[in-house]
Amino acid sequence: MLSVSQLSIDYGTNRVVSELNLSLEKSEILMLVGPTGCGKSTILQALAGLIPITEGEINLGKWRATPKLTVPPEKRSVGMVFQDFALFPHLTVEQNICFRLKDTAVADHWITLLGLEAFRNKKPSTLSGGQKQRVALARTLAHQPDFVLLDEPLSNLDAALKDMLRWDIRNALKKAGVPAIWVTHDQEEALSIGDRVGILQAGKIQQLDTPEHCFSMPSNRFVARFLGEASFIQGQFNQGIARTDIGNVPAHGVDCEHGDVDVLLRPDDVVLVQGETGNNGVVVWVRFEGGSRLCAVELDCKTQVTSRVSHEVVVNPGDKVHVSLSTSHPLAVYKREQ
Ligand SMILES: Nc1ncnc2c1ncn2[C@@H]1O[C@H](COP(=O)(O)OP(=O)(O)OP(=O)(O)O)[C@@H](O)[C@H]1O
Repeated sequence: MLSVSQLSIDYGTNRVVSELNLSLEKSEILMLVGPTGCGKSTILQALAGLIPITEGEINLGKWRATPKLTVPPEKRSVGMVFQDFALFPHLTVEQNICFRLKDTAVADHWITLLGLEAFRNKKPSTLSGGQKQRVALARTLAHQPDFVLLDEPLSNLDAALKDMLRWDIRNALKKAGVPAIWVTHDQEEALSIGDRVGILQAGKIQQLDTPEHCFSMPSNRFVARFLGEASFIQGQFNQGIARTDIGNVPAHGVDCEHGDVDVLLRPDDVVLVQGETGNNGVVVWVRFEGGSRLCAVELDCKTQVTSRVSHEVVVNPGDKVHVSLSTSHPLAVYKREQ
């Protein structure tokens, strides 16, 4: 098990990671997300032993690193996958994967599993970005690391390729049975691929939990907004029910037990209906998403909420609509901001 406790990292006098605590079970994939410059890559580099740590401890059982007790990268049994693939251009796919490998039979296993058989004797320059990343992953896993760090492995690839490859990478990591920390800029990727998600802001973990919990019960408004479309409506919260101008819903207090609150609304919690009477809002903007449309509605009470409707529903800015809340799951509520 990889465990990190009270890890802080400074660049000079600048603290970029503060008091990070996490532990990874066998086969667990932790997705690390956060705004640019929040310290994601710095954490990976510290875990790999590429930069010194200022405080705390990284412990894999086999080794333990502290500010005074350094463990070089080659002794950490860590596999790294980067966005730029880092393959040797003069070696073939097979030679890249087998580089410094004692047991080349393991390489065959990953060549087959990652669909690289046909490219075995090709040089990296003749491969697509997605194929190169498969080679990089096969090389990493063939070395049987104790944990894997992935730094935006899909960021150089186009959207269609990303979607397939992220699942192939996840499946390969699960087959290898190694824990992994995967840094991404893509919130959707984090929520769909991760067993757990860690959301960082300015070097501090804001929440580390299952994707479902982070999305539906964010620890604060920053996490709520970072993980997806979020709007807030004022309400009164009492005995597990939040009462708002557009309906009463089951609710859970994140930072309060009752009183004046802001209720977190995801677009799927808000039902939008076009009708002649009973309208309570005006459509401000509409974004076509393919199978659906995301609509922002300014309510009569002057709050703006978003709702997702089927692509078959044609809505236009300026349309008068009726919106209400419909959820059976509790919505997150936060103490009202003054
Ligand atoms: N070698 C360095 N020397 C000094 N400061 C650095 C160094 N590397 C990174 N930083 C700073 O540390 C902070 C964290 O950087 P880091 O690259 O870890 O962020 P990140 O979350 O990975 O960002 P991005 O999403 O843009 O890749 C930033 O403010 C960055 O400017």
